[in-house]
Amino acid sequence: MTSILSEETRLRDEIAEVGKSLFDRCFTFGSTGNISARLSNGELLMTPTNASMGSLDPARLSKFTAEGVHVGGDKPTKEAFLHQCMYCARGNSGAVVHLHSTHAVAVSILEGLDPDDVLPPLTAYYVMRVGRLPMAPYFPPGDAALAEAVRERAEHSHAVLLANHGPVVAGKTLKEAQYAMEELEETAKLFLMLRGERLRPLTPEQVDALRQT
Ligand SMILES: O=C(O)[C@@H](O)C(=O)COP(=O)(O)O
Ligand SMILES: [Zn+2]
Repeated sequence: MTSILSEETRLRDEIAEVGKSLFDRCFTFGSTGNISARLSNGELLMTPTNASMGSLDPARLSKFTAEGVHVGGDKPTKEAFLHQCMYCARGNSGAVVHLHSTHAVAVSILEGLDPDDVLPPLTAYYVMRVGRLPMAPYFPPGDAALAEAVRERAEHSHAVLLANHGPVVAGKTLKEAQYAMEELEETAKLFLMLRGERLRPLTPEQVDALRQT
């Protein structure tokens, strides 16, 4: 009991800290984005709806039972079901982050990209942190159909881009999800900077070698 309580306190503080760090560095704006983390007993902590990532109150985070019932804190993010679908598809995940990071959102609006993997393997670090980035078709924020479309894709990738919206990433820990999200955003920025240039992305052999490490 004591250790679950201290785990919860630590995770509450970490969600607020990561939210502030992402917000302060302009990875998301206004009250966009949401973060969740899973306790070892299966309970979930989530950011409330309409909350700014820059000023989260650890004590007011929404809390869900392992069965998905909202039992405490403020009214949860409208993407609660999307977060639950990510945990469902990726059993070993401990955290999920969704942001409206500008360059990833820009990529989510481009026509003609491969919806099974929208960004090329530009660098080794991208391959190691993100890997593949499938795109889910557009549905309004909070729509159950959006969560379902993400769940299908999350079975094969821990990062998914929501069309005309933004990225969602799961990680074993919140730090892992945060770092993958930051790498995704920086790679989206590089991709946009390099559009129109002749590219030399990693070869399939180079990508395979990184996936085996
Ligand atoms: O884009 C949206 O409206 C949501 O996906 C979002 O980012 C913020 O919604 P809340 O977490 O309900 O504030
Ligand atoms: Zn959103």
